[in-house]
Amino acid sequence: MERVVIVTGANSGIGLALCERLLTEDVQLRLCLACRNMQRAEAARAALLTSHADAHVDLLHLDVGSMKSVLDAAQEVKTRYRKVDFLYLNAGIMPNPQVNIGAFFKGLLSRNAIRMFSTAEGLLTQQDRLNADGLQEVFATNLFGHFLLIRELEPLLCQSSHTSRVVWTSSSNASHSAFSMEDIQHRNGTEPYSSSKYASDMLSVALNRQKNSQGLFSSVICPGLVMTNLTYGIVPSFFWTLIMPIMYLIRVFTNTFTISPYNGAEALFWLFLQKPESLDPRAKYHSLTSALGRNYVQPQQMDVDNETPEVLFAKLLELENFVKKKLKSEHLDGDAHQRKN
Ligand SMILES: NC(=O)C1=CN([C@@H]2O[C@H](COP(=O)(O)OP(=O)(O)OC[C@H]3O[C@@H](n4cnc5c(N)ncnc54)[C@H](OP(=O)(O)O)[C@@H]3O)[C@@H](O)[C@H]2O)C=CC1
Ligand SMILES: CC(C)CCC[C@@H](C)[C@H]1CC[C@H]2C3=C(CC[C@]12C)[C@@]1(C)CCC(=O)C[C@@H]1CC3
Repeated sequence: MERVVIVTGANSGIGLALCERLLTEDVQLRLCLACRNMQRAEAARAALLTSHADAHVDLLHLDVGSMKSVLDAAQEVKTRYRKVDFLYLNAGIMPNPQVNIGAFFKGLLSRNAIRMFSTAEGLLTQQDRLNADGLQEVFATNLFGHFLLIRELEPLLCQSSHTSRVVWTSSSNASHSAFSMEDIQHRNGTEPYSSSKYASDMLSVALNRQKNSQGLFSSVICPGLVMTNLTYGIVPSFFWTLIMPIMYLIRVFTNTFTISPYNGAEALFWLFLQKPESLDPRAKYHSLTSALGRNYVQPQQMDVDNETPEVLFAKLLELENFVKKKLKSEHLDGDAHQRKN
């Protein structure tokens, strides 16, 4: 039977590069591009079909930052497919990023310069906002919408007869210190991106603990520093072009500057080829590119303890209940309002 692969945020950057690589590997796949903007999704589909004319590429409307959209999209998936083999949780945002120039120059002269280039630790802050569901937008998009999607698709992902995989596009910028269990949405800080990515690392560990026995396996990757719309939001593309020789020079010292979306998708693609039982549930798989341009994947243990992932999982379940109740009552209010008029 053909394998069903869903990729969120598939219309650009690392997600689109992954789709291209997956179809090159297996043109028989049923590949589903889950995107919030259908025009961009159509364009991505057309681009994929140019190089893989016989491919089966479906489109799914999914705004992973809107809980109603996630529930509707999951319903649609359940009517279209009988199983999901791979669910790539790749959509992500970093709104209003600010680079701390002072910290950058200080870091440049320190012993931690290489680490700073690979993790951006202490360099980046963002300004987040509330979305229409009353959730912090970065948390909702990068983590909670994906959590809800997994929960809704459990009947297709947790089947004892075969294994399914979820793969999180996390980041080396995920940071324990940016995350607080008392403020999982990061309402009060200035590093919502680091916090959401650290939460996804923990959630993956919790999912493995709870769902491996039901045939669901979760993995985490970091694509390295890649030139995409996300990074063009941090520093304009013309500036990246100007400093590209410096970027290639830095690559000699840190192989985390993967730069192209194709290279960045290496770990996502590599995981597609692995047997889930052979993977380490506590590892983050890094896409790396050597100074000579060779792509490879290296696992690194995540900074996650044994208990905290379960606490986060329980908190997310609580929030799921709350959000679903709220959506239901809004729906009933809407119906009552319509009957009145
Ligand atoms: N670039 C980098 O250096 C790194 C990126 N990452 C992660 O890689 C992932 C992919 O990002 P990247 O390719 O770089 O950047 P892009 O901005 O090119 O891709 C992000 C994708 O996510 C989609 N997306 C954003 N918000 C939503 C939403 N609410 N619902 C559905 N789709 C959404 C975007 O759609 P649209 O076109 O409509 O905006 C786009 O397709 C992200 O999770 C990011 O955090 C991690 C480490 C480094
Ligand atoms: C001379 C140049 C290379 C100067 C660039 C400085 C910074 C803008 C970048 C240094 C490390 C980068 C980095 C990211 C963004 C751009 C930097 C801060 C990310 C945070 C992008 C998104 C991620 O998920 C991880 C990246 C880590 C490294």
